[in-house]
Amino acid sequence: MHDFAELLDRLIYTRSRNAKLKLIADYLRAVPDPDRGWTMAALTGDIDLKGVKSSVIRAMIEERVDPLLFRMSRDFVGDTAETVALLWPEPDAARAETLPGDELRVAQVIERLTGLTRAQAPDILAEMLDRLAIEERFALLKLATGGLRVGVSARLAKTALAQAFDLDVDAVEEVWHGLKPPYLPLFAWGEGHGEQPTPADVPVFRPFMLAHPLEDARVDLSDYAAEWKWDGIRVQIVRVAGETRLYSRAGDDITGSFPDVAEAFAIEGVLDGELLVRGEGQGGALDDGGGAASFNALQQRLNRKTVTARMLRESPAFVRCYDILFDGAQDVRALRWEERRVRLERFVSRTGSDRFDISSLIEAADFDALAQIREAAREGAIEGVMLKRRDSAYVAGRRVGLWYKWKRDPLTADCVMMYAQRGNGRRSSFYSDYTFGCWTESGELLPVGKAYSGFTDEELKWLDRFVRNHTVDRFGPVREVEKTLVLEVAFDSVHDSKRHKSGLAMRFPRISRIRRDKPAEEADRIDTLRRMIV
Ligand SMILES: Nc1ncnc2c1ncn2[C@@H]1O[C@H](COP(=O)(O)OP(=O)(O)OP(=O)(O)O)[C@@H](O)[C@H]1O
Repeated sequence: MHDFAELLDRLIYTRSRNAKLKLIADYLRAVPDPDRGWTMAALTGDIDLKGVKSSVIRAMIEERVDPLLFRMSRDFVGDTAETVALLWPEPDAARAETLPGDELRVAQVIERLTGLTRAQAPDILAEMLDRLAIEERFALLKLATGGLRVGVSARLAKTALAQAFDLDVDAVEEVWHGLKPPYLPLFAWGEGHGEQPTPADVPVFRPFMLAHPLEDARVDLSDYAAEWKWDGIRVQIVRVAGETRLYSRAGDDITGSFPDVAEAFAIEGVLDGELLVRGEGQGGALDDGGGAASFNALQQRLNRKTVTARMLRESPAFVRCYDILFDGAQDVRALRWEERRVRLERFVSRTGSDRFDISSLIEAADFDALAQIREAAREGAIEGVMLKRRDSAYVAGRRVGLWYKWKRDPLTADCVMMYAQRGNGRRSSFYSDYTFGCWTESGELLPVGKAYSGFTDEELKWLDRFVRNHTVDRFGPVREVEKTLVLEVAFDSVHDSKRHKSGLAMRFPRISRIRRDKPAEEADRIDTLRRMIV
């Protein structure tokens, strides 16, 4: 555990991406299997550490640490895991006798934590804490409480691994999903005494091609094809050796939530597209391939572990396909977009199922005409326009100049601030999360959303002061404020929701302006928002 604890400690105090990469790469070269593989699993979040509940930690503390001392120190240290690590007493001689003498390795620690039940947790954690030095205890408790929080993303960890062994990061990404921790074949390949692991006979995820925002740029439509940006969820459909799997944007396997789509996909290959549901009464709203319901309808299906027969009947899912990565067993990612598009059309028509259609191309004479078409599109399932370079290969990640997303201008409404809460982390001393409302017909203010972004640091200070000086009541951490401040809120769409008393909720709300000039009575009415539902 020593090297692992030292790595975490250094990562916490390192800001620079390059320095982080080097720390992890050096570690991976120096530490043997299977420890380095388990460390990668911890850094990438590839293991299911359930997270030991704080009640378990509290019970352990009561047995071994003075509770009063713990409470005082916790306020000072600010982190439960760190406080326990600091205060954990050395085992007494009798206890020390019962402990195994050998060093506890990170692989053992993680393996034991992944199988941990609630009842076993206090004894097993106490035994491990007794065997570790102080910095290592901190590392153990971070693992046990389910979050390393050392500022390393899965992608950064994989990039470090690629650098450590001089591999291509996208190749690492690709084999990664076919392997399980501690990824022994991957390290063997990296060190040159093993073949590149092949994902050919398992339906694995391939990293998605992503887009840059278009911002104020213009493109020439003879170089770029335009498509609608559908407001669903990104999906990769993979079929190999008679097995179909669906993967989300993050590479999670979501086949279980969409069995209707998976069952309908019977041809070998890998497609990229947007998962949508057909909403009631929305069929035919668009003239290409039938209508799609807005994101809200899709969300009903997204978060369910088990899908009921009723959901399958009322909200059938389908995929609007926009790219092809494998045509049968043939990898077509290196082909130009135009050629892939021809293959895609052929592939989709061969599926013979209405669960798959093609994201049609937008015909526009030139860029200005496209801009007009984009502004006029108000269908719920359309979020804007995508622009794709006609001659580009399918490459993982975000590359300048290949794919652009050009979202529709956001909607805005003038709302009145109602409640405020403190933020997290750097913002924990500021009232930075605001709930705001709009007026009903009868002059009552009802909440319609909550936002905590869109303002500058200066504005945040101003808003924080406003909250503190205009508090009328407090409920735990929440302050109710005088209903006088108008906030202009930008949002992507609005939909029916039970979350707020107003019956409405906004998608991606952010504060676009503080309207000190506008009297609260003149803020928008709920009816006005309701009319924006598509
Ligand atoms: N026709 C389309 N072609 C490509 N992507 C599309 C299309 N329609 C909708 N999308 C969605 O747009 C996203 C493109 O933006 P980006 O690559 O930046 O991903 P993102 O980070 O998920 O973006 P966002 O949150 O803006 O949708 C894709 O991930 C995909 O889900």
